[in-house]
Amino acid sequence: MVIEDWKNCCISKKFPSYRNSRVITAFGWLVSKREDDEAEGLWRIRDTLYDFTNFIDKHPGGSFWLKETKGTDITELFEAHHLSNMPASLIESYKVRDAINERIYTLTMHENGFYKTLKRRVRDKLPTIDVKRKSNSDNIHLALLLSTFLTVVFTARWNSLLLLVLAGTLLCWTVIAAHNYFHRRDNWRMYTFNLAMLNVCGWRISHAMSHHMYPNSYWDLELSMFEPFLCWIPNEHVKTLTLRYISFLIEPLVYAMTFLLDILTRIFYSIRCTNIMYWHDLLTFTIPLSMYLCSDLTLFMCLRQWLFIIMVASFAFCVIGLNAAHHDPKIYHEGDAIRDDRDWGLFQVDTIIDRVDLKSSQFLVLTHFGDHCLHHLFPTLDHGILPELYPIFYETLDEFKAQLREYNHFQHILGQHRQLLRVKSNLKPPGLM
Ligand code: HEM
Repeated sequence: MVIEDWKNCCISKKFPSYRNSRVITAFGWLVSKREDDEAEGLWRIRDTLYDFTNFIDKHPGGSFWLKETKGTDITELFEAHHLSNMPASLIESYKVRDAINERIYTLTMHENGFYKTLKRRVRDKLPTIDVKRKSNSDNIHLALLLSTFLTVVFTARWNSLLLLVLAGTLLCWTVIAAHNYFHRRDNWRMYTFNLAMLNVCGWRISHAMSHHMYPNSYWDLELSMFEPFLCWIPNEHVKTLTLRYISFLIEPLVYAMTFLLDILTRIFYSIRCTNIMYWHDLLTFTIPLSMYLCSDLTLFMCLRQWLFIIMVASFAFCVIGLNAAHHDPKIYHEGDAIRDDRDWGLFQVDTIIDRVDLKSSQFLVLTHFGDHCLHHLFPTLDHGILPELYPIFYETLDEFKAQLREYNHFQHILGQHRQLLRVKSNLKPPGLM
C-alpha cells in the first residue's frame, strides 16, 4: 500500500486511522487506537503485553484509566502519570508475554534520557515542597465555584448583561481550574469540569491521553477536533487556502460554539455508536436549575440566559486555551523537522512555549493553563507545586541542550494566527532554530 508522504507521522510508524473518520470524537479516537496500537487486545508498555483486568477496580488512580485503555499502548501514559516506583514494580505480576510486532510510537524514554532524568530529580524534590501551595489551589477552585453559582443567581435576579458576562467568565475559570484535578485519581473537584456542558471522561481521553501524550502530532485530538474550521498543521493537504483565511472570520463563532458542539457531538455519537453519556453529564443543569429556583424568571428565560453564559464561557476558554502554549510558527507541529533525540520529554518541550505573564500568581496559573510545560511533563502534580520545580527543570534542560521558551499572551495570540496561516514545514527542529 502506498502511503501519501503527507501522512507520514513524525512520532509513529502509522497514520492514525481515526483521522479517516467523518466525525471525530474522543471515544472514536480510542476505538481506532485499539486497532492501530499493536497491543493485541491487552495493555502494552514498551514491548511487553500485560493483562490488568483484575487490577482495574483496584487501581488507586480510579478504574477509568485502565478500563478505557485496554487494547492500547500505554507506555507514555503509564510513565507520565506515576512519579513513584511502585507502579513499575507492580506490573511484573501482570505480564503476559512479549508483543509480536514493534511499537508503533517512535518517542523514547531512556533511563538516562531527558525525561527519566528529570523525573528522578522531581521525585527526590517532592518531599521537600510545602503542601500549603496545594491547599491554596483547592481554596482558589472552591472560591471560583461558589462565585460562579452566586453570580448566575444574581444574573437571573437582576437581568444584567454585565453579570451574564461575569458569570460566563467565572464559569470558564472554574472549568480550567477543575482541569488541575482531572489528571489525578478520582476526586469530587474534577466533576466541576462538567458544569459547562463538557465531560470529564471525554476530556481525560481527548486532553490527558491524546493531547498530553502526543501534542501537535496527528494523534492530538486538540488539533483534529477543530479541523477543518481551525487548522494548525502546516500542510496544504490538511489546510486548504480558503480555509486558512476563512478561519480568521469564523474563529469567534467557533470559540463561542465549542462547548455546545462538544455536547452535541457526544449526543450524536451516543445515538449512532455507543452511549458515552454519564450521570455526571447532568451536573451542567445545576446552573439553570439554581437560576430557576432563586429567581422569578420563567424556565425559557433561564435556559436562554444559561445558553448565553455557556457561550461566553466557551469563548473565554478558547481565547485562553488555544492561545496558551502550543501554536506559533516556532513551535513543532506535525510535518516539521524533529530533533534527533526522540525523548518524550524533549518532544513536549519543543511543542510548547510557556506563558511568561502568569508566573507571579497561583490564581492566574490555575485559571490560564500556566506553567504549561511542567504540567505536560507531570500532569498529576498540583499546579501550586510546579513553580518549585523550575530550578531542577532548568538544570536538566541545560544538560540536554534544550530551552524553555516563553511568550506573553499577546505574542501567543499573534503566533497562533500566524500558525493558522502557515503551510510550509520548518526545516530545522525547534532546538536549532
Ligand atoms: C493507562 C495507564 C494508567 C494511568 C493513566 C494511570 C493513572 C494514574 C493516576 C492518575 C494515579 C493517581 C495519581 C495521583 O493522583 O497522584 C495513579 C496512581 C497509581 N497507579 Fe496508575 N495509571 C495507569 C496504569 C497503572 C498500572 C498499570 C498500574 C500497576 C499495575 C498502576 C498503579 C498505580 C498505583 C500503585 C498508584 C498509586 C501510587 C502512585 O501514584 O504512584 N497504574 N495512576
